[in-house]
Amino acid sequence: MAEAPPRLPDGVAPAAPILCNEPGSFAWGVFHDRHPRLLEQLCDAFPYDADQRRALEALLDESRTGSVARLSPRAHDAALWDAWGQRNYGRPWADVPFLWAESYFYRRLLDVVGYFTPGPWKGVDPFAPAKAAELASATVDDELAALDTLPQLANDQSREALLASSLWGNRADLGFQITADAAAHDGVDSALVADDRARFWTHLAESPASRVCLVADNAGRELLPDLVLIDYLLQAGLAAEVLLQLKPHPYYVSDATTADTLACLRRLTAAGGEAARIGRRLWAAMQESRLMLRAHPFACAPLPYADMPDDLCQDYAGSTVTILKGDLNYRRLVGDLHWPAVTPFASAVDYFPGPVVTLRTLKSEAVVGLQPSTLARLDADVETWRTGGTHALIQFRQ
Ligand SMILES: O=P(O)(O)OC[C@H]1O[C@](O)(CO)[C@@H](O)[C@@H]1O
Repeated sequence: MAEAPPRLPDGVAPAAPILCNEPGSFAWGVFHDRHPRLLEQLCDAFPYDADQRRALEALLDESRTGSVARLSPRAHDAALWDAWGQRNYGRPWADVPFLWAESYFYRRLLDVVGYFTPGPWKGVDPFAPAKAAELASATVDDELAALDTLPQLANDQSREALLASSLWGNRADLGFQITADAAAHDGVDSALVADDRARFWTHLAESPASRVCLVADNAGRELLPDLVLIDYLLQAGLAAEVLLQLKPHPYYVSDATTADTLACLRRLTAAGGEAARIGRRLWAAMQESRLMLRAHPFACAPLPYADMPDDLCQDYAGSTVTILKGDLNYRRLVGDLHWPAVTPFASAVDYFPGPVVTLRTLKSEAVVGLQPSTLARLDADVETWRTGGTHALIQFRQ
């Protein structure tokens, strides 16, 4: 399945997949700069034994200079990964698509630390310490306290504030922060490079309230504002029910699992004030099945959404809109290809089975849907606009 030519509408030229074989490229840096630091952080956070540390080192070496080895045939998901990666095993990591390679790196990492193996490390999330520290932080206290101003805002002010929080919450991504320049986060002139929010709100307002699907990205400081947005959609009658899609296991450092979602709900309810009211409403919405969780294996697949299985296709086709959060979901939506950035968004996502809106801060190279003038200005003014997390987009297709 991997590397099947992307399905493109008439008139849209195929673009090549992004690989990680070009020294100095963003994708190359993920394997050569970010992953070594990530593994150092893990070894600081856990007393892994010598075998585990050797295996981590071996994974790093293999992924930087070696060929892609298969999962053990005893792995519970060996058959899935055989299907997802048959063209890639035995090839140099650098020559397989970046989207596939980065995802497989996280799957192999879980193997090395024993996450799936019967034994004492089974089920121990290697990213839990970082996620827990973020959730307990004073920054989160402040962000939750700020919710107390919400009831004083007019409806259109609240909805814009909540959409913006969910969008920019995507910048608080623990994996990205491993190598992101702190200066790139603070005090910069953050900007939207595409902004379809008016069309998104109009679509929601004009659709009979039914199901909205939100495909989550990171836990903690991103998932909290996502949950607040979900509460708003339910309260405002813009959604009768919400399907929240999560990861079935730890992934890309801070991606949200069910356990992370429950931790966020508890954080909200324990905060007092408006945050607690929101948390209690969401708790009740879950009990009444108006907020439903899903953790489909495809959420951690190394593939573009164009290859989604039928049951997910039905989820999206049956929703008023699917809200796709974050950079990786965007890469999967458009196929992580070297698109000309002015390719119309609607053409690139033509295959998607229902209305879709993407809320993403830009942390990697793939992008479509820009106006030529916007692209020219960004290329002239900001060297790292595609990858620095300083820019964001809201793109909608009905
Ligand atoms: O959490 P997000 O927004 O999906 O970001 C994940 C992104 O982080 C990276 O792992 C490194 O920036 C990208 O390769 C990936 O797309």
